[in-house]
Parts: sequence; C-alpha cells; structure tokens
Amino acid sequence: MNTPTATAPTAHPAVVSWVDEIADLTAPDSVVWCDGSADEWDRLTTQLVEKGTFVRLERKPNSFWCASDPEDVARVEDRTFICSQFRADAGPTNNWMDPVDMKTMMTEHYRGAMAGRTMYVIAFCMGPLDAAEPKFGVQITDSEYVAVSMQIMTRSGTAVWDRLTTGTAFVKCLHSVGAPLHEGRTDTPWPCDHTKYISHFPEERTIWSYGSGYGGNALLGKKCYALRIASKMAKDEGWLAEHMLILKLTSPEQKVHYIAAAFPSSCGKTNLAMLDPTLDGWTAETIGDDIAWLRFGEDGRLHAVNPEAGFFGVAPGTGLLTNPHAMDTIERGNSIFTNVALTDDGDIWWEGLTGTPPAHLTDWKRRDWTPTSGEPAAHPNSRYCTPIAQCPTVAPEWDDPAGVPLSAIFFGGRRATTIPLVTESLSWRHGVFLAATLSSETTAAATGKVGVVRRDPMAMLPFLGYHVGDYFQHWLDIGEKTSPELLPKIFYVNWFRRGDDDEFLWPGFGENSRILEWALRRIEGTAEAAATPLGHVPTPGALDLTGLKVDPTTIGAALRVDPTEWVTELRLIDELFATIGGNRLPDVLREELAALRQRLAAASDYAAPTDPPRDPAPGDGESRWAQPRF
Ligand SMILES: Nc1nc2c(ncn2[C@@H]2O[C@H](COP(=O)(O)OP(=O)(O)OP(=O)(O)O)[C@@H](O)[C@H]2O)c(=O)[nH]1
Ligand SMILES: O=C([O-])CC(=O)C(=O)O
Ligand SMILES: [Mn+2]
Repeated sequence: MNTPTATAPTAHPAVVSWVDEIADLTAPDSVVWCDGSADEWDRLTTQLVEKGTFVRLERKPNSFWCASDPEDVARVEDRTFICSQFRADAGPTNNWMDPVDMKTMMTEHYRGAMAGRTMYVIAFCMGPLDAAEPKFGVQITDSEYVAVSMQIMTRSGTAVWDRLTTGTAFVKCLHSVGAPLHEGRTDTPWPCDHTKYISHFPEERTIWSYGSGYGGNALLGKKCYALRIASKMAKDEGWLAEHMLILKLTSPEQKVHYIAAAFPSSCGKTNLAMLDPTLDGWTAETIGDDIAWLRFGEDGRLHAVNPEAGFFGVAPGTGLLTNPHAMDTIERGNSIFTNVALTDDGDIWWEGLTGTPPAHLTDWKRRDWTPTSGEPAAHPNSRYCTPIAQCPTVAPEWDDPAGVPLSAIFFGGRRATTIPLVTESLSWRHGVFLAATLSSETTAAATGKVGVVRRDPMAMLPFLGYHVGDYFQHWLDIGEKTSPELLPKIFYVNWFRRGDDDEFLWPGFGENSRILEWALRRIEGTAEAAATPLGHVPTPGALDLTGLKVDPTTIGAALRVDPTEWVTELRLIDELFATIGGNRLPDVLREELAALRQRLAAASDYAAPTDPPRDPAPGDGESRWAQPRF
C-alpha cells in the first residue's frame, strides 16, 4: 500500500496521523484523498458502473440507478448508539454503550475490514465554507457510492482541504461497509455486513459507522454529524441543530418571510421545502429540506442555515402533481437513485411518479416487474440524491453564511387522528411543549414496523446526541436569550389527519400554502383564530380556501380538538414525561401539561366552529382529493 501521508492534500497533523492509524487498522489496498472534482466523479461513477453497482441512465444526464442489498435500505435505529461517557447523558431515548467498550469491540470489526478495497478520505464542510466558524468533517470510507454521494450532499474537496489548516477542529467520521475482499473473494454490487453499528462519541465529536452503505447510516455528514453530533455542539455553544426544512415565502405584497419546519422522516419536509403554492400571488423558494442549524444573529433573531448541499429525498409519492420542483431538479441530472425501479429505456420509475406504471420494469430487487407483480417496484424508502444548487426554486440565500431570520417554526407529525391541521402556540414555552410532545406514525425511513404512533420530540427522537430532558431545557433556554417578539412563532401542524372514510381530511402538498399564509397573517396580526384547549386554530372563514373544492365539515373535522381523543393523548404524554424522569424533565413542561389538562377539562363540550358552505363539495364516491394514494 502507498503511504497515505505521501499524497495527503493537507499537513493537518491530526488528520494525517488519524488516516495513517485507520489505514493500518483496516488494511486497504490503497488510499485516495478525494478532491471533489468532476474527474473524480467520472472515475468513481464509471468504476461503480463496471462493478455493477450503478446503471448509467440513458434518459437523465450524468445520473445513475442503484439497488442496495435488500437488507440495507434504511436507518437502523436499534443499531445506532450514543456513546457518552456517562449513560445518563445519552438519556432514555438513545441506545448507549460505554465509549471504551464500543471502541474496543468495533476496532475488531474494523481490523482488516478494507482489505482488497480503496480507502477514500473526504474533507467536507457542513454549511457555507465562509461561515464565521465553518464546521468541518473528514470522512474515511471504503465505499465509492458514499464518496460520490458525499460530493452531492456536502461541500467537499480541494476547497475544504485548503481551509482545513493545522489546528482547525474537525469531526472524525469513520465508515466501512464491513465487507473485506480477502484473497479470492469477489465483490458484490452492494457490499455491507449483516452486523451494523452506527456509533457516536459526542464528547469527542467522533462517529464510527460500520456495516451499512445506506445514506442515513453511511453519509456521515448528514444525520450522524449535522444532527447527533451537532445537537451536542449546539447545546454546548448555545444554538440548535434541528431536523428542519427551511423555506422562503414571498407574499403578494412582496413581503418576505423565512420559516423552518420539523417533521419526522418521511413526513413531508422535502415536499414542503419545494412547495408550489396554490394561493395566487405567493412564491416559495427552497433553502433546505432536511436539516437546519439555528443561531442568533446580531439582530437578536434566530437565523437558519442549511448545512447540506444536496437533497436525499424519498422517491415514492414524488411526481409532477405532488412535487414538480423535485422532478425538475432531478431532470437536470447529476443524480443518484437508490432502490427505485429501472425502466427498459434507461430511466427511473417509482410508485406515484406517474399514474400508470410502464408495462415492464426492473424492480429495486433487480427482478423483472410488471403491473401484476403484486409488489411495489420501488422500495418505500427509495431515494433520489441530487444537488440543491440545481433546484429551480432554490433561493439565492441558501448559501448565505449569515443564514435567514425565521418568522415561524412549524412542527408536525403524521397522525390519522387527534392532532389538528394547524394550531398556533400561545407562547415560546407552550410551543416548546407542543414540539416536545410531538408524535407520529413510524415510516419506512427506519427499519421496523411502519404505522405505529410514537412520541417524536421535535422530530428529533432518532437524532438526539444527548439527554432528551436536557434538550427540552436547552430549547426553553433559547427562548430566554432574546426578547419574545424577536423569537419565531411556533405552530403545530398535521397534514395527515383522516376522516371516518379513512381519506385524508386535507389535500396537502401545494395546498399547504393556505396554512402557511394563515400562520404568517397571524404573525402580522391580520388573521382570525379561535381558542381551543390546545392553542389557536383558524376560524373556518380565516383560511383562504379560494378555488379549493372543500366541504366545510371536512375542514371543521381537520381542525377539531376532540377532548375524547385527548384522553388517550394525555396518557401518552404522561408516559413520555415519566420516561424522561423527574430530575431531567423541565418543570415548565410539567406546568404546560397541567394547564392543557385543565383547559381540556373545562372545554369537554368544545367543538370547532363551522361556517356555511362556500364551494360545492366534491361528488360522492370519488377520492376527496386529486392526489395519488398508494
Ligand atoms: N397526504 C400528504 N402526503 C404528503 C404531504 N407532503 C408529503 N407527503 C408524502 O409523504 C412522504 C414523505 O414526504 P417527504 O417530503 O419526502 O418527507 P421528508 O420529511 O422529507 O422525509 P425524510 O427525507 O425521510 O426526512 C411522500 O410519500 C410524500 O408524497 C402532504 O402534505 N400530504
Ligand atoms: O437519513 C436518512 O437516511 C434519510 C432521511 O432523511 C431520514 O431518514 O430522515
Ligand atoms: Mn426529505
């Protein structure tokens, strides 16, 4: 093997000695320091095509189809660990192992793990390079798929190496697919190991990932760094690292508002980030679709930065009807599609892309597929990976190191019942309470059962790098750092409530602009709201429903706070709070829960007000909304 230091593009002693150490341990055939260039992309994608990992698409420029091992399709929450020095610091929501024990054990997994492979060293920066304090990382990986995906998802390569000068702090991100090619062993298109560990050492700002090639487990800048490690950095340094999209909205009067929204995985962030407003005169521009870092600006407002440079979006359900801007983004090429279906003419397809599937496809398991196959052609967590810069609606501010000042933060989950379409919080601390008790049905973004309601505080349940109770306190503390009128207003939304007929009560997607508009007009003091025990909801007349064929009783049902449903909900919140434990749960949240309980008891006969019909209701027997169901 060549000596890694001989070719290193950096003299940073901590980088060089760490790369040496890992090369000794993992025994790759060679070490490549990635420069992030187009040449490198071409070389690696060509290699991936030759290996059978990628199929070059005929119908999209510089784009590739890829199918993973059928067992390596999503984040593995049960194999994800927060290895803080003390177990208590990981909190009740995380798997914990002693950092020394974890490292001792994983070291044996890593020993010789890169045999027969190339080790890539990728320097990356989360957020703009010219930020006041840029956040660097170096990822070591033995996966070409990871190396090219990191080119899309992060700012990486020579420009980062140049900035990563001696003494600069960086997060050590170690990754191996855990499939050494010992003498005589042939490679597979998607190497991985049955055993997987996604381990975080928050005090050391280090990540060790082993055994998986899937995005959320292997592209370590994303969930591992920008959320789990960064949440701990943010706690220590007085900011927030959140699972949020960032969106710019311009009103017909040309007033600009920036908003952020936190929804659990596969609950609508990317779609809202690329909103195509159905309300006349409004424009929406994209700043980020998954992660937001929030810091106070000199103006005393919370400013949001997107630390990423690409989208790693859920493919199924993405189509011209639901998310035309995502479709335009991928049409421009330079993208990687994982676990979608491949068409016979060299394009991609997934459920929801078009109404009718092609007559023949290669499905995500590389099998022949026809519409009578009886199984989806794309995995429900199949993904497109594409550069944000080529999104037609990207806002110029997406790369601004100062970030954008937030007017509002939305929290939402996927709930068939109980949670109203939109609720305005009464105060920052009430908003923090709503966010802390957020719940959602599980989705295919993580392995495990789908459709189970679980508490998902701030949509961060799988992404917190420290104790959830301390995290709640940190959110409350943030609210004390500036004057209340400068804080973003917190709203709680649920696009996914269903009626007795099991249909969604709200059409969602572009129509969500109507909800955002109401929220922004609330901030400006020009929209009506009704008080409910949970917070303020729009009076039916306050939502602009122009042009939407909507039955007012449906909207009433979507907005209803039903005290009977809340009996169960309160029990589940009690359970969450009990799990967190008295000494780590902020008293403020206990007080907010008591106040909610009192308001619910006082309003047990509450029903959402309804207005007389304004538009004809859709005909009986047809789906309520013109949107694909799958
Ligand atoms: N009914 C309904 N479905 C939606 C809406 N927005 C998104 N979806 C669907 O929800 C699924 C996930 O949406 P995404 O926008 O990709 O979710 P995400 O939060 O970005 O997911 P991650 O990338 O896993 O974090 C897709 O199948 C969408 O079609 C909505 O407003 N209403
Ligand atoms: O992290 C991933 O693998 C994909 C993603 O956005 C999520 O699951 O929230
Ligand atoms: Mn997404």
